[in-house]
Amino acid sequence: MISVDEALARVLALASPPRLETVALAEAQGRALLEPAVSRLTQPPFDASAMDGYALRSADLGDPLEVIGASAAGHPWDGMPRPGTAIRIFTGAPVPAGYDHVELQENIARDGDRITVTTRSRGSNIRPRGNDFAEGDRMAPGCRLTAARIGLLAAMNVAHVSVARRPRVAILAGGDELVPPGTDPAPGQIISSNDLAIAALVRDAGGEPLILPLARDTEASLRAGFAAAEGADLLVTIGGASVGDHDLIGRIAADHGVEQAFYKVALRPGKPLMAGRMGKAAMLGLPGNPVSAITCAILFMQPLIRAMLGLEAVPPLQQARLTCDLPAEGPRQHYLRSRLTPGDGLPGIAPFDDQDSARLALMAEADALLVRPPSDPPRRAGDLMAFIPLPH
Ligand SMILES: Nc1nc2c(c(=O)[nH]1)N[C@H]1C(S)=C(S)[C@@H](COP(=O)(O)OP(=O)(O)OC[C@H]3O[C@@H](n4cnc5c(N)ncnc54)[C@H](O)[C@@H]3O)O[C@H]1N2
Ligand code: MOO
Repeated sequence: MISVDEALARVLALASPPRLETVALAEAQGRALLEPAVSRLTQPPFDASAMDGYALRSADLGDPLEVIGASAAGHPWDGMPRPGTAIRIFTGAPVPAGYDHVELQENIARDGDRITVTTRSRGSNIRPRGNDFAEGDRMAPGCRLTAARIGLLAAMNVAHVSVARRPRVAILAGGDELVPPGTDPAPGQIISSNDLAIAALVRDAGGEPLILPLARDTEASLRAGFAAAEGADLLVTIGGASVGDHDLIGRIAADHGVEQAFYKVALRPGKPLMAGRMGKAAMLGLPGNPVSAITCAILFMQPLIRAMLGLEAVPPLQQARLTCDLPAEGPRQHYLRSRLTPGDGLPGIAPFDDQDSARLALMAEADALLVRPPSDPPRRAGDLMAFIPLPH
């Protein structure tokens, strides 16, 4: 058995380098920008009013002024400026040359075409041309395309960006007991849940899942599943990874030329985890117990997908304070399904009493996976502990 860190390093070494594609901004969310994006515009493109009010000359502020025109967003005023005058103006409209101050309409007394400033605001209420960004400004590659960055690129008139193609992830769940959701299970059968949960985790990490038909516990069925994964960047199998008579994944993988990077990790839940290279693709064999499958997918599959996308593979662990005592740990690194509570500064964390790796209902309720290293000594309430937040 190898350590979790060693297993993670070997999994990440299976990542194919990001494959560049050019996509419309609407397709880019959550992906890494892989080539610099260069602004084609200056923003704002003109000195713009920040308020609804009147543009005037600050030298004229004490005097009654004559309103000689209007400038609205999309409808600039193109008259000749003169001392002693003001221009009705609206937020986002170009401030006509010759005027250097916008006064809020709340601070104006108006009588016909005459206005007087009753209160003077402190600033000019003008956003100078280019105060947000300028033509030629670059967004550096490597950053994740968040909502604000997508908005910024759109404002820069960059309609397409270079990102990594979403890794195609084939998901192969197997077992004679499994039938799809929405069907009536016969005696001895259960509903297959892992494939859908893992597909959701693939999508969360930025990959494109393809759920293959459920495999039976026969070599022929599993071989057909492996063949159907042709063309995927990653094949994720679920179940059949352990030592039972029907656990065939290791053998089928070897027959398909999988060069095994490892099998078995000092990890709880998820000891029977395997990974390897299968031609140009990577292969990850997750254990069948639903909590083990989800935990291993969070620990290994999602980092692998993020690495293929050029994103930060492993988000940093977070810290919380234990709210209960815990006994010493065994030799495997343990990820305990836990509840977070608001704390003074750091949150509080308490693992559930039951850590059965088949109890999906508890996994669904958990806020976090508390991380306990191998042979962690007994812990006391108040101790600082690391955790992985679970999506809500
Ligand atoms: N003698 C030993 N037995 C087991 C060991 C061991 O070391 N020695 N390891 C245990 C551990 S730990 C795990 S985890 C499981 C994993 O085994 P497999 O990967 O071979 O998984 P299966 O046997 O196929 O299934 C386990 C369990 O999960 C259910 N399952 C499987 N696939 C799905 C699915 N798609 N949706 C819902 N549920 C699924 C399956 O019905 C089983 O109940 O092995 C232990 N045994
Ligand atoms: O390690 Mo297994 O993954 O507990 O259920």
